[in-house]
Amino acid sequence: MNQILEVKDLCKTYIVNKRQNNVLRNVNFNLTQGEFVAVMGPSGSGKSTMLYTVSGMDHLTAGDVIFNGRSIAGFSDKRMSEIRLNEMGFVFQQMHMLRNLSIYDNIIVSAYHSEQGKTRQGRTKINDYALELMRKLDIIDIADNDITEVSGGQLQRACICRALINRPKMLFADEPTGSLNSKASKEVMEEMVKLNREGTSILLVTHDVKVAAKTDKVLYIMDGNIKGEYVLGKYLDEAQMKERERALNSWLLEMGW
Ligand SMILES: Nc1ncnc2c1ncn2[C@@H]1O[C@H](COP(=O)(O)OP(=O)(O)OP(=O)(O)O)[C@@H](O)[C@H]1O
Repeated sequence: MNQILEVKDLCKTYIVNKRQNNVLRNVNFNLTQGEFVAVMGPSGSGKSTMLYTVSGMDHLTAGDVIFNGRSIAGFSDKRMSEIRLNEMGFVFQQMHMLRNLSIYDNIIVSAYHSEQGKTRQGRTKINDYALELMRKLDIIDIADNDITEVSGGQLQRACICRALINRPKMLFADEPTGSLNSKASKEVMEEMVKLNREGTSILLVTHDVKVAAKTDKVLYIMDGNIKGEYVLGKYLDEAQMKERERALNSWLLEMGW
């Protein structure tokens, strides 16, 4: 099977005030192309650090990360930012939208800096794709709105459009529903499930069992190490949710959640 992400003996140590904090200790896992994987675990266990390290936003201390067939461990910051721009998409709890731009402009701005954005023809394609994504995620009506003129759910769906504008091979999401109410959270998750069904691989950090229950597999991280994984299989429809949540909850309890 094709692995989009291979994480091998990944270690990450922060040194703060001369004190060493071994946040990730020999983390190993693979993510197969098209897989949707959630990362759960107690606060401070290293979930976000893992997401940032495997996506090259932060440097690893030891081990290796193979993304889309090549080791990114030794890549320069410049090479890594090109890979992030062209092959990875990011959705965060803090949405980091630019205040002086409309929703539409926020979605296209990074793509204008990509390879495709260098030509006029490329920029036309980006504009068309932004509209297509906005239609798909049902935010086309707010394209020209200011970011302060939309709901939290709409803003997060705009962030997903922004993350997808460069047609990434993989999406990294850190608590994408963390600041949303339950209705908006459900809408955002439905979009993520759809994207995954269309082939996007996703690695998502969450505290929310309802969110994790829609993914294929949950990794449980504790003290910087993966303590276990729970395979849920593909989420098909709402009718499965109660059973998936129940099963996941009882596994999480066993893990010490
Ligand atoms: N940039 C940094 N510099 C120094 N220490 C850091 C840095 N980022 C994270 N840490 C430390 O790494 C540890 C793990 O933090 P991390 O944010 O990865 O945990 P988490 O599991 O995502 O937590 P939460 O669920 O609360 O978001 C914590 O002890 C934190 O203080």
